[in-house]
Amino acid sequence: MAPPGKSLLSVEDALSRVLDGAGRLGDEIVSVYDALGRTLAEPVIAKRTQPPFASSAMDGYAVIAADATVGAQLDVIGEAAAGHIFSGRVKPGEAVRIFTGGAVPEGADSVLIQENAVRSGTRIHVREDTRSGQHIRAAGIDFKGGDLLIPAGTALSTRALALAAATGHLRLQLARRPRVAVLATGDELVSPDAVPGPAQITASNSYMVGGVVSAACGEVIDLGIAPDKLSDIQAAVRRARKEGADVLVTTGGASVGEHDLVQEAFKNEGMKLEFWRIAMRPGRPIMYGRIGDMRVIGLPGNPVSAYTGAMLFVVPLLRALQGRTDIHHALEHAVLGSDLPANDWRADYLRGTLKAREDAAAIATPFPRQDSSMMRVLAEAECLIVRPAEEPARKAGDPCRIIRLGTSS
Ligand SMILES: Nc1nc2c(c(=O)[nH]1)N[C@H]1C(S)=C(S)[C@@H](COP(=O)(O)OP(=O)(O)OC[C@H]3O[C@@H](n4cnc5c(N)ncnc54)[C@H](O)[C@@H]3O)O[C@H]1N2
Ligand code: MOO
Repeated sequence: MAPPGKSLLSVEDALSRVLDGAGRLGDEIVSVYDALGRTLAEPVIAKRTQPPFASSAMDGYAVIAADATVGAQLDVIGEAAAGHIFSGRVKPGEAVRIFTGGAVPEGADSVLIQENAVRSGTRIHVREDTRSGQHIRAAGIDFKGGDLLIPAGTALSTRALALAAATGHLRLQLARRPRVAVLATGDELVSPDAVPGPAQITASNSYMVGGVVSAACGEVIDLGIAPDKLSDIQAAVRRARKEGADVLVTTGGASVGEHDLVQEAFKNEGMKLEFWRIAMRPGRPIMYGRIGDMRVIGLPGNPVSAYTGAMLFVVPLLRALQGRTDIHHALEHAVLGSDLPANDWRADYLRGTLKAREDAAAIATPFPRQDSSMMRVLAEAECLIVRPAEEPARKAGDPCRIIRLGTSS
């Protein structure tokens, strides 16, 4: 007999169903100061050429290379500091004092660095030859007006923001942030500022899911905690819709026990179920569907299962809903730091540490205990080691694939 659930949906199939029809939700204009990590809806086209003029890369003297040879004496006829044009022309036997960023005056074709010149009064003595073009940045070497600098669908880095600003774009046309309602479910849950009673535990999943959502530039609507009661869960679903949520993410109540009511509550609110249960560990009882226009993702309650589900499904979905061109996590190469037994029929996402190795392949070592309730191991993890279903046993040193985890994940 096949193991129970062996026919479950693969992670890849589940993800393609979640992403089905997911595209940019709308646009808005945003200041570059608020645009970090957000996705461009319109490309950034250079309004200007950079640098706008040939400029000096060093402090020194603008000269004619053929003329400024070792031993030559040149008259310093003026100065071209950054922001100030020297409007004359450099002729043989002449030099113009120039500073980094200064516009190279007409006639000059090279910059003699000041370390290679001895100045006395208004003359310099040349101590080294220069080459034509040396220490000069030609106009437009960075970019030219009309160039496509950043394509639509790019998530903006701090460097991309500076590039946009450098060409006069202080307000950018961005994808609007998806609104994501986050709901914890469970009778046993109390908020972290309350003291748990007998059989109660502190609810923490929403902070993690909310963090994952914020890092993916979603807007979090915190729906708090609903007890294991259909009417409460359904009321929360209705609130999510009223608040205009594009996505509702729940944690808990996703499994098969009598108190696992999330699916029934979703169905009572009109959910069209796309799938429930995936061949992955942790995170098997993940469910996905739609209630009207709102996408609903029911994650399991175990913190590690909720996290893995949020990373694998919520993050790509939010990227797709912002029209990002790169929606998938990078699967980096690494080598295993310890042996692993053969995997079963569920794709496995092992929490691990990362250590640099001299030959550039990182060493990914799984924590010895992989229980899906263990938050401390999760917080200490630097990567998820991704093991395909049915992967044979592996030895330390064997190649593996990882999803790197950072401070914003
Ligand atoms: N008979 C079976 N039992 C279970 C199965 C199964 O297939 N058959 N699946 C197991 C798997 S796999 C998982 S994962 C869990 C997920 O179950 P639920 O989604 O129903 O999760 P809960 O029972 O509500 O909670 C599990 C665990 O997590 C704690 N929790 C819940 N919410 C939070 C929160 N917001 N913050 C922190 N911790 C939370 C909860 O107290 C439980 O300890 O089911 C297995 N069972
Ligand atoms: O899939 Mo559950 O997520 O094993 O712990």
